[in-house]
Formats: sequence, structure tokens, C-alpha cells
Amino acid sequence: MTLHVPTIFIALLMAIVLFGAALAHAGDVRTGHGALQRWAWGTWCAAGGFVLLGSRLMLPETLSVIGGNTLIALSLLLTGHALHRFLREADVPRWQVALVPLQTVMLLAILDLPLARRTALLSLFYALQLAPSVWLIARHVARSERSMRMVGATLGLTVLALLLRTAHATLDPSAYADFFQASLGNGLTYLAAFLFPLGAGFGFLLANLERSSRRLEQLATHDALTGCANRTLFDAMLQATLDQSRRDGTPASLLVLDLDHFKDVNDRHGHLAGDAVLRACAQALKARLRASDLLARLGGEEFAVVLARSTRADALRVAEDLRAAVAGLDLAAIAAFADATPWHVTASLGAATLPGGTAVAPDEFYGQADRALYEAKRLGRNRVVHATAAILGRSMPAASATEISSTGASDRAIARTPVP
Ligand SMILES: Nc1nc2c(ncn2[C@@H]2O[C@H](COP(=O)(O)OP(=O)(O)OP(=O)(O)O)[C@@H](O)[C@H]2O)c(=O)[nH]1
Repeated sequence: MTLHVPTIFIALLMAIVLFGAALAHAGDVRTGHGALQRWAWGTWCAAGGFVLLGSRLMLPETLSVIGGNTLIALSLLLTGHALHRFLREADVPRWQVALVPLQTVMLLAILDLPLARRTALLSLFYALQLAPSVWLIARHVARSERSMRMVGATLGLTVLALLLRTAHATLDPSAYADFFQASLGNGLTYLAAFLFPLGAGFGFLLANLERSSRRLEQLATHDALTGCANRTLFDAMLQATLDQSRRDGTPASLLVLDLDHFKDVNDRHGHLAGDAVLRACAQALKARLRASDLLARLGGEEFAVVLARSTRADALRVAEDLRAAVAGLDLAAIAAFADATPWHVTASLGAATLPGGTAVAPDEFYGQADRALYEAKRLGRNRVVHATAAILGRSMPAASATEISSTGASDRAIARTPVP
């Protein structure tokens, strides 16, 4: 069996051009800091290199061989650039950039060698040029998009195919007497060495799309200012937690937290400073929660925490911990207040707990916690109130439906006086 190299050559060229066109259209996937565009330029360089190499019968050999191989070396460099950008690594090391002119010099020096020797040397050179990209992906594969595995695997196979081509051209030079010579070894290694990078390009496109859709999902479900879950994710998680509680018979709790007198912060320090306080509070709250707890910003200065498998006692302990975390934040330490004397904000919290095996609508459950929050505000702020009786669904006046479970320092002592 032999493989017809000119046919392979034309098929590969067409595939590379089509793929380059596809990448050019996908160029507005703005997730990899221009990575996809660089890969697209690399694909066009490879196509140009192919055209020059295939025109060796019409062009002077120096132009076709040196120009074609230089463009292919450039395309591999651009691939490396694209990967570095996508994986947020420092740029390609200078020695890898220097390989491109080095290859041109090497080609000038070996132009008179038999084609088999040139093929072996060039294939080895390309393998060495690609190997750092494979190593780069291997170092990032655990943290990166799943499709990067395909990129790493196909580039690894390309290196392997190039090494096999080096070995084959060395051991069987007669198969490489002519560039277009029909032979199994020449045809197979040629096909593999240029087809696998196309697979890598496809994987890279998928990895970019994967990152893009992950970012869109993050934007759709998280609050941009604090990074907390937004209302959409909160609603879904609260529903899922209540369903699980009913099925498994485990209790579930909900905390609603509202910063006290937050309007004062904005009025005295400006909206940007208010934003910085919101971010700092969100960070402090996150630091006190388990990975399985969901912290959401429901809007303005109101946050909520969904606590799966948590009893009333758990909810009160966590709520008190969160209250203390906010009150303990030294806002003077936040950059925007660097020159201010120490001062603090406080938070009021309402809590509700659903005993396991009971059904309640999410809105009703939220309403219970919210009524408890209202009570905490009414009773002087900077405290936790648990809506115990309301869970049973009895219609009771707000004050008797709630139970004051924890009280922080007085509203005036912390929330108001420290504002400079
Ligand atoms: N900086 C900033 N302020 C916000 C944001 N969202 C809402 N606010 C402000 O939060 C303040 C909320 O004020 P109020 O609802 O009166 O509540 P409060 O002053 O905290 O008083 P109490 O809740 O009764 O203790 C308003 O001044 C809003 O402008 C935001 O994203 N950033």
C-alpha cells in the first residue's frame, strides 16, 4: 500500500485554509486575550507555507523551501503564543522566538543536502519547536478547560509523528528521494504531522468556547460587584435545598442579612466607597461560611445565606458569626478609607429554619426570614432574630412570631458613632 503524497498535500492545504477561515469567523470569542486570533494567524502562516512548499516546481527552490518552512516555523511560534495567552502565562520565551530565524539559517546551510537528510533534520527541528507547547499544556491541564486535553494530546501526537518521520527518513532515505514521492511511511508521517495540529486547533477553538460559556454562566448567575451568587442562582439553590430537605428529612435554614444605615456610608463617603464596603463585607461573610453554603447578594446592601442540613442552632451560630464578622471589619483598612479613623458598619440578620420532611414554598420561607430581619431592625439593629413560630405557618403578629436569639452591641455604639 502506498499513499499519494500530492493528494494528501492538496487535501491538507484545503483543510488548513477552511479551518483558518472558520477561526477568523470565531475571532470574536473574546475570552483568551487574543489567543484565538493568534492561532488563526498561525493557521494562515501554515497555509502560506504549504502553498510555497507545493510550488517548488514553479518557484526557485530557495524561495519555496526556505519561505515555506519559515512560514511553518512561524505558525508553530504563533501556536505557542496563543497557548501562552490562553493559559495566562508570561509570553513565549525569547529562545523559542529565536528558533524561527535559526531555522532559516539552518535551512540555508543544509539546502544542498539530499532531501531525506533535510526532511529528517527539519522534522526533528519542528518536534523540538512544538515540545515546549505540549509541556506548557501538561502543566496547566488540571486547572484548564477540558478541551485543552485534546489540544495537548494532538500536539503530543504531532511531536511523535515528527520524530517518527525523522527516524523513517534516516532509516529509509529512498522513501524521501522526491518531495511528492508516493510511499507509505512518507505519506503517513506527513499526514499525521499536519493533521494532528488541525485537531489541536479544533480543540483550542472548543476550549475558547468552553471558557466563553463558563464566563457567560458566571455573569448570569453571579453579582458583578461582590462575586456572590445573584438572585437567579439564589432562587434555584433555595428551591433545590428545600426539595432536598423535604425528601431527606434534614433541616434547612435561611439567613437574610442587611447592612445597617448603609445610606450613611454612601452619603458621607460616596458611592464608590459604598461599593468597597459591600465587597469587603461579602469577602468577610464568605470567609466564615462552608463551601456548601450559598452566599447571595439579593440587591443593594442585602445578602442571604442558604444553609443546607442546618438546624436552628446551626443557623443561629452561623448568623451570630456573620454579624460579628461584619461588625469586626475595620473599614479604615479598606484602600478607599486609608486616611480615615477606624470605623465600622453593622448588620442585622433574620433567620428561618425548616424542620426536615416539611414542605414550604421558597417565597414563604424567604418571607419568614425577612420578617425576622425586620424585627431585628425594629429592635435596634446589629442583632440576629430567628423566625421560629412563623415556620409553622401560623398567622401571628410579627413580634410574637419571632424569637430574639442573639444581640450584638447597641446600634448607636457601633453603627453610627464611628462614621467620621
Ligand atoms: N455603594 C452602593 N450603594 C448601594 C448599592 N445598592 C444600594 N445601595 C445603597 O444602599 C442604601 C440603602 O439604604 P436604605 O434602604 O435606606 O437602608 P439603610 O440606610 O441601610 O438603613 P437600614 O437598612 O434601615 O438600616 C441606599 O443609599 C442605596 O443607594 C450598591 O450597589 N452600591
